[in-house]
Amino acid sequence: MAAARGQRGGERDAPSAAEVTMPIPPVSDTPMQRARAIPEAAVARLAVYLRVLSGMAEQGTVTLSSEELAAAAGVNSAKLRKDLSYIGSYGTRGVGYEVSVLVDQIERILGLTRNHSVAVVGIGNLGHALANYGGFPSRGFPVAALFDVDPDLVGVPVGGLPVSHIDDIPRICAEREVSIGVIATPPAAAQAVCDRLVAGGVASIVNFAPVVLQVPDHVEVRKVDLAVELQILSFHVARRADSMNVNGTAMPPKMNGAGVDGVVIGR
Ligand SMILES: NC(=O)c1ccc[n+]([C@@H]2O[C@H](COP(=O)([O-])OP(=O)(O)OC[C@H]3O[C@@H](n4cnc5c(N)ncnc54)[C@H](O)[C@@H]3O)[C@@H](O)[C@H]2O)c1
Repeated sequence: MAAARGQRGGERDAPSAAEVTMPIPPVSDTPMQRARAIPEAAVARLAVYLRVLSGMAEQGTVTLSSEELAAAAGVNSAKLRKDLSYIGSYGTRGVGYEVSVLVDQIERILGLTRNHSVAVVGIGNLGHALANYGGFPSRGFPVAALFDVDPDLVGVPVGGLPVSHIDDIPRICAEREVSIGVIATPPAAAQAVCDRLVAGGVASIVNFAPVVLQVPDHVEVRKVDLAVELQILSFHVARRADSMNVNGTAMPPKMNGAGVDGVVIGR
């Protein structure tokens, strides 16, 4: 069991909340000081910009304008410029942003200059999909361990990695320096799994199980709930239909792929 359970604001939902306005730090601040002042929703968009920029860098793009990057990321360019100002990146008039410089800056702010090993617990439908997904290692998140309680699964390789028993979570996570734990178990098992991960030194947890986890202060939990995203989409569809009924005209279309706060969903 986790010794000191605080809730540190409990779990943080994946991007959806309104942005908290924080002061834009002066350019002289360190990346760490800057990172503390960035609103949660902007952090999520920075990750989206990074994915877009990395793709562009692979295709040989050297510079690009804020409008081009904004369009590719599915946000408006004013929001993009504001987001990039949080990391002290203002671009050059007439030139735009240098792709490689921007990639470096965002990676530093997001703490991606080193790999973060991931453990997935609960290798059912979701756990199998996560373990087999090749996109994590290439973005700095190698999957280093898989755990389940089912004796039929223990020892079986999934995505090239054998599944270990949950009793070994603390030892294996410590040995393999796992820093992120992904919980994909039924809800009733999630808290005990979380406690084991914390005992193994894991301080960042992504929780797919529909349950609120209690964790010590130093542990960060992100809750992922696709149903919530679907409900948000449903809200927008209903609001658009409402507006059409009232005005007899459609609201202007939202940019493809942009969620409530401009965060791209499902890409
Ligand atoms: N957040 C989302 O958007 C989302 C989407 C799909 C599923 N889920 C949730 O993810 C979880 C997994 O869903 P699924 O469809 O993969 O379920 P599943 O039943 O296919 O798999 C669950 C796995 O957890 C294992 N397990 C059970 N108790 C365990 C324990 N104590 N320790 C370790 N492993 C244990 C089972 O053996 C099984 O392999 C559920 O809680 C589900 O509600 C969330």
